[in-house]
Amino acid sequence: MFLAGTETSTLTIQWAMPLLLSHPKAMHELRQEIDDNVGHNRLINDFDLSELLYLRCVINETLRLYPPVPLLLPHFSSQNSIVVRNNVPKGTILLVNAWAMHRDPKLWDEHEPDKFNLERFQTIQLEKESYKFVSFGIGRRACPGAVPTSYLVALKILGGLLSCLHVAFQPWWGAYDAIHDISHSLPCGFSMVSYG
Ligand code: HEM
Repeated sequence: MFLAGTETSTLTIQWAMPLLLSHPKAMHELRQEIDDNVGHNRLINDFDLSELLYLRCVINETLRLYPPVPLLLPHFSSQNSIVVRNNVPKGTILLVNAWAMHRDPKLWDEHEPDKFNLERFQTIQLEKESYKFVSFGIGRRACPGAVPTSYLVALKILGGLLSCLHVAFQPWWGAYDAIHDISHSLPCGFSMVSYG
């Protein structure tokens, strides 16, 4: 429970930060949203989260591109089943490739499913399209931390981090732009290096 809750949330934030650094427009919008809703004199708290819709899109798009559990957990069929017109005999170990589903051009943007695009989650109707966004699994064995714990943990830590940086380093926001200048040409995974 401890590992399931901490490692996953940490990984999400570790991917979200370099993605934001490589997408300064998104970083700017997010800062603006936090400025507008939280201001500069306090940290984000639980009550702010329902207002921070852009932050939610950032987390969802990060989880889509980099699901912390890319093959979910192995599932074992206790009886003969049919999954999407496929026969799954009793005793089969089934792995779900969330990584591939999240980047499937048929499910997402036909041309650029690998692109960090926050508009996807601004328009998506998750209650109808939840089958294609499976970072927490689906069904009886889905992540019990998904709603609300882990989701809010990830939201809160990222929001808190940004807000904290904002309060403490207000005069230094220019550093973000400098970091972006250094890192924008590097693949996403590497941009963290120049930040550290
Ligand atoms: C970003 C955060 C998290 C992500 C992406 C995540 C993802 C997942 C995934 C994919 C599974 C397997 C689901 C399946 O195979 O169908 C899972 C299971 C599980 N998760 Fe999470 N998780 C997160 C946070 C948490 C938190 C905060 C907790 C607890 C406080 C937690 C506790 C568990 C437990 C106990 C299971 C096993 C459930 C079972 O087998 O019935 N997770 N999680």
